[in-house]
Amino acid sequence: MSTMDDHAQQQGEAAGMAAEIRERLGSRPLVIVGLMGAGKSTVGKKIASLLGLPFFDADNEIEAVSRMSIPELFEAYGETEFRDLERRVIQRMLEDGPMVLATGGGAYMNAQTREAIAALGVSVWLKADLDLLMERVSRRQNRPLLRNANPRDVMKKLMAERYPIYALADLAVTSRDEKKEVIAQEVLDALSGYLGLCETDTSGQAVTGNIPS
Ligand SMILES: Nc1ncnc2c1ncn2[C@@H]1O[C@H](COP(=O)(O)OP(=O)(O)OP(=O)(O)O)[C@@H](O)[C@H]1O
Ligand SMILES: O=C(O)C1=C[C@@H](O)[C@@H](O)[C@H](O)C1
Ligand SMILES: [Mg+2]
Repeated sequence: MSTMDDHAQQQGEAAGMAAEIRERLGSRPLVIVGLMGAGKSTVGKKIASLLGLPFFDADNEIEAVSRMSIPELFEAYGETEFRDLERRVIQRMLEDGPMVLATGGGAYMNAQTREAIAALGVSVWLKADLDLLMERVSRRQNRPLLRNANPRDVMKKLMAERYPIYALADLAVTSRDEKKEVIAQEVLDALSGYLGLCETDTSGQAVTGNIPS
């Protein structure tokens, strides 16, 4: 077979796999959780385009409904009020049907938000190590929790507090120094295994991205 035929076949298989995943997800959004800088927005957008689903970012949605930025919300109302607004916005988005939804880093720590995600969606934790997170968050100054003399220590503390909770998500995929396309494909492989579309190994990881015919 020619390279062009190979390419067309791969494209066809990818489209078929996306359609199967969409069908098995039904109305459940794919919800991405994890720390600031893990790649939830970047990888989430890529996953959405591979699946042919809309992408939404809960932080952006909160900013749109409140007409304030996240740092302004923290400043004006404090973290507790912010979490409550975040919970309400995410609850509404979860009821909006199929989509890829990137949540804010702290959203999954709220028990009610977590329960709503478990009831209405399929969750995936994008897990990353400290060095990668610090390198990636250093590019922007829009994270109120890291506006601190020692953001690395804050991030370390957040990892200790949050990783056992993020681990409750349906799936975990390691976000590494790899192209977003590679991480997005690994999420799709893990999701295929979770949805029963391909074989998984004893730890629940997909052993192949192929859907049995
Ligand atoms: N696979 C990747 N390769 C290279 N850069 C990446 C990759 N994934 C994310 N980035 C970059 O890392 C930074 C953080 O990524 P992103 O904004 O997607 O993280 P996030 O998890 O959504 O963070 P937050 O919780 O703060 O919204 C961005 O500058 C993004 O461009
Ligand atoms: O990790 C967190 O608690 C946060 C992450 C961001 O996405 C924002 O939701 C906000 O800065 C809080
Ligand atoms: Mg983001």
